[in-house]
Amino acid sequence: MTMQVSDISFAYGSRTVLDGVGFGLRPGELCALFGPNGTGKSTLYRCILGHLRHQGRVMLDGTDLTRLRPAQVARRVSYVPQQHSSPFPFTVRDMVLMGRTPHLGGVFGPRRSDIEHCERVLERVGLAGDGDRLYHTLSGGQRQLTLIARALAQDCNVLLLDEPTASLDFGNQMWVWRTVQDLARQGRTVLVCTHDPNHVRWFCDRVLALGRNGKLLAEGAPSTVITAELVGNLYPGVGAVTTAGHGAVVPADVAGVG
Ligand SMILES: Nc1ncnc2c1ncn2[C@@H]1O[C@H](COP(=O)(O)OP(=O)(O)OP(=O)(O)O)[C@@H](O)[C@H]1O
Repeated sequence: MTMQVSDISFAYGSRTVLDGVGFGLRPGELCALFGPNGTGKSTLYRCILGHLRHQGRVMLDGTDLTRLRPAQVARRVSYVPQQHSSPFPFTVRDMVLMGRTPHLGGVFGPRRSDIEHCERVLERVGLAGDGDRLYHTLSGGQRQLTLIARALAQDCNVLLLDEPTASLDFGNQMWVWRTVQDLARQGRTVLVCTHDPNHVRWFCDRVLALGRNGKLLAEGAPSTVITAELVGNLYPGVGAVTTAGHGAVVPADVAGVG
């Protein structure tokens, strides 16, 4: 499924956050959204999903997203938010089963196949033994894994993930990146927001770099976009960085070249 985002602009009151952002996403591609804190990455996701009224258009396989009902969008696009707190005492299993909601017909509850699907997903994210626990009692990383499990259970062609590895340990970070890579290889369309330039370079096919002015600064292959120059411009406080050695972004003094 292709997604074409055209000329998105958005302001909170008089404060412009996004200014004419446009890009396309292709099936089979793992694309990163990269940029400093507060540049509007989460806002962009919320605009794409239609949660915020914005200027510009979002087309999904040629159909304007605003023409689709929420349930139709939810059958096509899964979203992993950066943060989520549940006002109700849902169990982990309930949370993951919510991912199946757009696929259920009428007033019927989850089928046996939906429940089995969710159990497999819980096992996949390493929460097989935690299904009966209350979501709000989980650790930050476990909550993040639950939201990822919900998106996997939703089983959509387009995945939008907002900093899905932010609270995860190293092993789970690598697992999430490998999983989203696999989903892209299976033909899904995946946009992942991350703050880690190395993860962009190691795992992604393409990157969109969002600047502090709410415009896209650069777009393309990670090795050509995530350069020492771009990282230095975005994060001047870091000082010089180098991308020498294993394609990693390293502070120049740590690498012994500064
Ligand atoms: N509901 C809101 N009302 C007013 N301003 C908001 C609101 N939500 C976000 N903002 C502001 O909009 C700007 C962009 O926020 P957003 O959360 O989209 O940034 P981000 O790039 O996702 O940041 P981070 O990397 O820190 O998660 C920030 O300055 C933020 O303070």
